[in-house]
Amino acid sequence: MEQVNSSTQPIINASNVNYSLEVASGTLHILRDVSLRVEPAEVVAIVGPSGSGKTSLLMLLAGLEQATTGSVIVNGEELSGKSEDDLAQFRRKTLGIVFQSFHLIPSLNTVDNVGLALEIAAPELSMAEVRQKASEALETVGLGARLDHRPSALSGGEQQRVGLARAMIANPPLLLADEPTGNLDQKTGEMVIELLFNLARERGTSVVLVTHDPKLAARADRVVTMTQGELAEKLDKR
Ligand SMILES: Nc1ncnc2c1ncn2[C@@H]1O[C@H](COP(=O)(O)OP(=O)(O)OP(=O)(O)O)[C@@H](O)[C@H]1O
Repeated sequence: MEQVNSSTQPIINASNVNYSLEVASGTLHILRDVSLRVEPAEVVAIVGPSGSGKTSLLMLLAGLEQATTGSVIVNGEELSGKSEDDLAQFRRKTLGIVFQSFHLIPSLNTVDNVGLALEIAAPELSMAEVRQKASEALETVGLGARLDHRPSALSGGEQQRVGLARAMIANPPLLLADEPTGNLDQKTGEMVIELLFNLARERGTSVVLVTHDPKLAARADRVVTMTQGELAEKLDKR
């Protein structure tokens, strides 16, 4: 977890991306000619109205959906046209993802929720090593006293800190976060954001986050706005 991403190529280079879906009433154009470049260690916030396509863009960057046309290069890999197996492998080594609704496994305690992500990313590790590293990751997010708790026994803020430990445990070069504070009260949200930024800055992790929270967006290096499927630079603070 100590290693810092030292590559100089952009972590994300999406060019002229269109994403559309065929629905009963015709073609739904969700993203139109979207281009986005993100440098290593850069934090970019995507803001914009509900339904404008923010989550869809995140899904394309995660290789969970495929662009209809255009190129999506993440960590030097072109995602368009990759097989499901190759995409799964890409996700394991490149990405951490934090969701609004945490997506923890209810039957597993916190150590195993975090450990599972590491087990998948680094199958060569023994179970003892996985549990040790998961415990350390939970200590890093202030949950060293909650190792044996199941998600239902944790507050929302604690669950999101488990989500963060899980997303970061394999030290991915890129963290994607979809409304990471959307289900939290303001104070708890601020604490989670502080942690997310500290972890990312410490490790040189690039972050792309979708948010409705202006305070959170203001902390990013760069803010881009999605409007009806089109992306525009809002404010360049670099
Ligand atoms: N699988 C799908 N089938 C039909 N429509 C879809 C699908 N996925 C996305 N859409 C539509 O595409 C548009 C963009 O959705 P998306 O979730 O990316 O927006 P968003 O900006 O993230 O919205 P929010 O801020 O409300 O989460 C919306 O109109 C949505 O209804």
